[in-house]
This record gives sequence, structure tokens and C-alpha cells, in this order.
Amino acid sequence: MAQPSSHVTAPLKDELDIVIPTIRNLDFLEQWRPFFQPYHLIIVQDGDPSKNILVPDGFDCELYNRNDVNRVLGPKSSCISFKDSACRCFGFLVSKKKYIFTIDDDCFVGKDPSGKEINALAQHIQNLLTPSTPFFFNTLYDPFREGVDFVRGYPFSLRGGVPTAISHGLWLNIPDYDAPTQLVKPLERNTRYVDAVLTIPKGTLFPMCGMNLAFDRELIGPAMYFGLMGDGQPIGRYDDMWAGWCAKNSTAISCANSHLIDKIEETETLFNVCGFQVICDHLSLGVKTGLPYIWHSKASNPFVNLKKEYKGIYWQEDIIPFFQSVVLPKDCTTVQQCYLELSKLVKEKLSPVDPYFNKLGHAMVTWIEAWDLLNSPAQEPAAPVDGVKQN
Ligand SMILES: O=c1ccn([C@@H]2O[C@H](COP(=O)(O)OP(=O)(O)O[C@H]3OC[C@H](O)[C@H](O)[C@H]3O)[C@@H](O)[C@H]2O)c(=O)[nH]1
Ligand SMILES: [Mn+2]
Repeated sequence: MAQPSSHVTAPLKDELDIVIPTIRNLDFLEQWRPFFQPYHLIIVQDGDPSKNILVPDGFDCELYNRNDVNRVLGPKSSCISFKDSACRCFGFLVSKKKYIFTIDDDCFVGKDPSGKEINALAQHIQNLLTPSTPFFFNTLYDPFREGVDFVRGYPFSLRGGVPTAISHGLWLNIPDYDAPTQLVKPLERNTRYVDAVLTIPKGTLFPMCGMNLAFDRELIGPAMYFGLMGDGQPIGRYDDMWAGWCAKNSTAISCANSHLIDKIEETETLFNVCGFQVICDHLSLGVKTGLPYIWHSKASNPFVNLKKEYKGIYWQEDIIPFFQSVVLPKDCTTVQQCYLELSKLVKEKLSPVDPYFNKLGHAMVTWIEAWDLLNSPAQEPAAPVDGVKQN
């Protein structure tokens, strides 16, 4: 039985938005109520805007449907996917908070091996508020966790770590497998709870899943674009992957932290830390994966998924070497600058793979334009008109 909300703390209550992409009623929120009720929800309704999405009473939320997306962004709405969970990034765009937690509507509260309900949001917040260690691997995992520390031999000059930009949670029950794996292992369920949080090392890419994900919007938000997927596009289910490859390569420290850039460069020289000199390592921040777990309740149709994924499965044999080869100019000192540079390289280097990447490169620019438009100080906060605002 979930703890009564009076017993659940709500860290960062006014600094975090919960973004949910959906095509269905949000009954799943009932189970999350003790953990989510104190927070503001941004619901991105995909598909038919005339469909009425029911949200349980008592949640502070705003709901945007496609009519709202088109109204808020005008022609720039072309960069927001339709009929794909990639639409969730519209919620990242309109949020005014420092942190984002995004979750799918078929993800429920998981239980740890002791049977205790997992407050996934609190764990993500803990992950984001403690440093990452991308430059040197701590073999006892997260050194900033209660009851853990850096092990012998860990350089003291690196023990401050770097700020964490992304917290990537995992899933019990239905794992996030690609369609071929789903097809050959239809009954496989993830029952293994690994009690660990790891920093993904500098220079290493990872397959980011969007169903249980949190990030620091001020540090990395402009890079969390979920691409062009779904209706009218040759690919789907690579939304979060694309964002993860770009974001891991786009975690940049804003000018305000430029002193840290010097330290990192000094550290790199000192330890000859060389990774793929892409945006991430250009001005690294940390990315963590592991706890928290959610309970992923249902597998989507593997045949439908195969149709969405198949081009991505062979394209990525070119995409990954591309990201691993990217080098960025030293004068890229903000995520936006890094991302725009990356968009140029996507058009140049990946459009020979398929013309889609030329379109995607342009959409990346449109996304940054939309980001800067909606996040400029003068801009009034967006508000749903066609969707529903509930208190
Ligand atoms: O057209 C659509 C379809 C779904 N959604 C919403 O997106 C969330 C994920 O949908 P679902 O759980 O049915 O798909 P999965 O295969 O489990 O999702 C994984 O793969 C796709 C994405 O990368 C996702 O992040 C992964 O978890 C859910 O909230 C649906 O309501 C939509 O908005 N539009
Ligand atoms: Mn799902």
C-alpha cells in the first residue's frame, strides 16, 4: 500500500515538472499519487486532439494537445513529432522549471527486493543533486551515496566530480528491448533489481530510454530534443535514443561555470583523459544510469515496433561512429551552440545515409529556435487553450 502522501517528502517541489506523453486516460497516476501529487504535471496529449483525456482529480496539471502545440509554436511545430511518444519534448519546451522528470503512462510504482515501494522521483532527484564521476570509474559505484565512498587509488583531484545532467532510470517486468529481441524473447521479464547507480564514463554513448528519465533542464534541456518520429517519418522508437546520443554529446557547462571548463581541461591534460571529443566531453557534465526502477506494465506490439524501428537498426551502425567521431570547436560554450554545430554535422555527415537526416538536421535548428523563443526572459509562459488546465 503506498505511503499516505503526508509521509512522503517532496524535494524540489517547486523546481520540477513531471512530463507525460499520452494517448489514453491517466488512471496510472492514482498509484503514483503519494509521490507525484505535490508536483506540477505537464501532459502532452498525442494523436486526436478532440479525444478527451481523463486526469484523476487533485493533480496540478496542464494538458497540451496538438492544437496547443500548433498554436504555441506556429510553423515551428513542425519539429514536434505526431503519433509518437517523441511528442513529450514539447513538455520540456514549455516547462519553466529547472528539473524535468518524464515517465510513460504504462509505468507504475515498482517494489525493491524488500517489498518497499520505490519513490522513483526522489531517487532521480538524489541522482541529479549529487555529482557524477565521468573521468575515472569508482569500482564501488556511486561514491556520493550514503554508506559509500571513493575507493583507494581514486585521484583526490577528481573526487569533486562534475554536475549531473541526466538521471536514467530502469524498469522491472517489461524491459525496454528492441523489436527483434522482443520477438525472440516474448516472455522475458526483468526481475533483477540491481542496487546501483553508475556514471556513464566520459566518451561512452548509451541507449537512453525515455520512459523513466530525469534531467537538469537548465544544464542540458536544449539538447533533449526527441527528433522527428512517428506520423510522416521513416522511423520511430529512436526518439529517446537520438536525444541520448545528442545529449550525452551535448552536456555542456553554461558560461556561468566556465571556471569548471578550465578545471576539466586541466584534468584532461593531467590525466590524459581522452574520449571522443564530442559535445559531452567538450564540456562534460555527468549522466547516471541505474536506480530508480519503475514497473513497466505492458509490452508494445513487437510487429508494429519492428516496422517503426527497422531502418534505425541498420542506420545506427553509421550513426554511432558519427557521434564517436564528432569534434566541436572550442568556442562552443553553451548547449545551444554545441547543438547547432551538431545539427550542421548531422546534415553533412548523415544525409548520405538517408535524406531523412537532412530533414532532422533542420528540425534540430527549429527546435533550438523554439527553445530560445519560449525560454527568452520576455516570453510569457505558454498555456494550454484547447487542452485542459486543472488545479
Ligand atoms: O503514438 C503514441 C504512442 C504512445 N504514446 C505514449 O508514449 C508512451 C510510450 O508508449 P508505450 O508504452 O505504448 O510504448 P513503449 O514501446 O513501451 O515505449 C518505449 O518505446 C517508445 C518510446 O521510446 C518510449 O519512451 C519507450 O518507453 C506512453 O505514455 C504512451 O501513452 C504517445 O504519446 N503517442
Ligand atoms: Mn510502455
